[in-house]
Amino acid sequence: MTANHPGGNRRRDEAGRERNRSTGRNRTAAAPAERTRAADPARLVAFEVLRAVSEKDAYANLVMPARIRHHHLDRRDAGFATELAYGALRAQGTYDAILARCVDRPLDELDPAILDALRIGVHQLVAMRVPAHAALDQTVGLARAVIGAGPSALINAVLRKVSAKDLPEWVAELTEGLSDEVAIAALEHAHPEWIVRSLRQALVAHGRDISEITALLEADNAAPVVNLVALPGLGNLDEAFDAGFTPGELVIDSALSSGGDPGRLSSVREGTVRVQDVGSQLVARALAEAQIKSELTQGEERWLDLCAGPGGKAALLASLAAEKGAWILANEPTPHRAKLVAQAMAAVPQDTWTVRTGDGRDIGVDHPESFDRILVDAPCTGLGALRRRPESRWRRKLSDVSELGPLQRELLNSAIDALKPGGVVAYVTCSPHIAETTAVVQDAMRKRDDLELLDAGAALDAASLTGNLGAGNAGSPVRTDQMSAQLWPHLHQTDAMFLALIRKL
Ligand SMILES: C[S@@+](CC[C@H](N)C(=O)[O-])C[C@H]1O[C@@H](n2cnc3c(N)ncnc32)[C@H](O)[C@@H]1O
Repeated sequence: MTANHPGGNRRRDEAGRERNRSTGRNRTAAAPAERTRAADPARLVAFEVLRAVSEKDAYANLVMPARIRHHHLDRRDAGFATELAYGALRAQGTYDAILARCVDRPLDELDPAILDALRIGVHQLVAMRVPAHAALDQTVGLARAVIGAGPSALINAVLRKVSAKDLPEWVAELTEGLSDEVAIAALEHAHPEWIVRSLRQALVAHGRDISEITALLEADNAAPVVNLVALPGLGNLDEAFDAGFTPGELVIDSALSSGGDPGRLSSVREGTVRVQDVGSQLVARALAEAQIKSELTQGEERWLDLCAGPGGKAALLASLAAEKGAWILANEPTPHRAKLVAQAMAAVPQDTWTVRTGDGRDIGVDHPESFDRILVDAPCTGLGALRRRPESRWRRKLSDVSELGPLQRELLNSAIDALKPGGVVAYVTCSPHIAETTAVVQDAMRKRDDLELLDAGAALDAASLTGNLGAGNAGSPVRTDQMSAQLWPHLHQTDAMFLALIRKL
């Protein structure tokens, strides 16, 4: 059994940083009361992010930039704070299992602020190159400064116990006696068991080998690469390349970077270049190029993005539509998200798009047989984007899958009603869970006899630069009827986007 480092990024060399910051005294021997009393700003930012996530259900990736700005962190400290917070959040389940062995009471009886401080301490000890004395000293100092002097002895004692073993030793201890592969993988790779089970099912359903689960779980724990898209006909990537981005190899007009702040690029601020996962770019382009039966649809093309907020795919689709002389309606029910959609599309000529603020389930009745190409980027659990949302795996519940099912089905049915004969609907999720993907598509196909599935894998290949993504399902011995496609973080370095293309006869 190999133990991964959940959320850890071992390339950073924090040892030098800690040397620069320390007084040079060996602090391991010092009593907690003599240790650091001030909070290191980078650790304070990480702690504040964990507190916002646990207390206010905040999204770490939205809170982090604001806290970094508030504390005026430089680039290096911002990187440290991000790695610390995101790593501690991603691996929370495994870290809590470790802590449960080191605390003399149930974790839910601890003050939640103390628990968050401990999680930050554990991540430094087992997954970052922070020397144990610095991790202990700084975490106790943080707790003393922001929680109070009382808990520092407890935190010190618990983290000392944690530091007695490295991560592989802890995982070996936690998994000792377990025989269930799912339970073991869940602890080794810091995912809830129900998500490990769902991802295994999804791999098998798409004809992949179940052993890929290890690579998939590891990909979820890696820091994601920033992906950019230059809106066709509007943006170019020269400035991004000058800033160190490299050309994306899977899709045209994309660029990648594992560091750096895309917000510093003027093209990003202007909105002609946008941050967007390559998987999202591929599914949008696959829909734009899908084979509609134009002899049936006739005339200038009308496109619809049924679930458009916050507007990432709408912006790319709108610029593709503008290039083809088509028009697009972007629909989003939540008013503030509908505003974000309009902002996202602002760089695209305004006579080519309209935003509708409304429930997508009404579109089929309001606009029957009206659109040539429709994107249903359905609300989903987001299990395919766990890399980007460090806390989400612990917040999501299995019941979310069944709760979303009826809405996903109603949106797809509404889209099919709104589709012209000869037109194509792309049903997309950023979750590979089969209850949200193939099951929804199968139900829609069963309801009507005027639909056909197009080969979504071939459509993705045609939209890609490689022409051979291997995302298709058509050759799968398990589900030859499906014709759907599934992208994977461990294979394509994209979010796990699902795509089915349905054409109306
Ligand atoms: C997966 S997100 C779409 C992401 C978007 N396509 C993008 O690329 O930026 C799903 C969206 O569906 C919206 N939604 C939720 N209920 C809806 C409904 N009844 N009709 C239409 N959209 C809905 C959510 O507000 C959310 O913005």
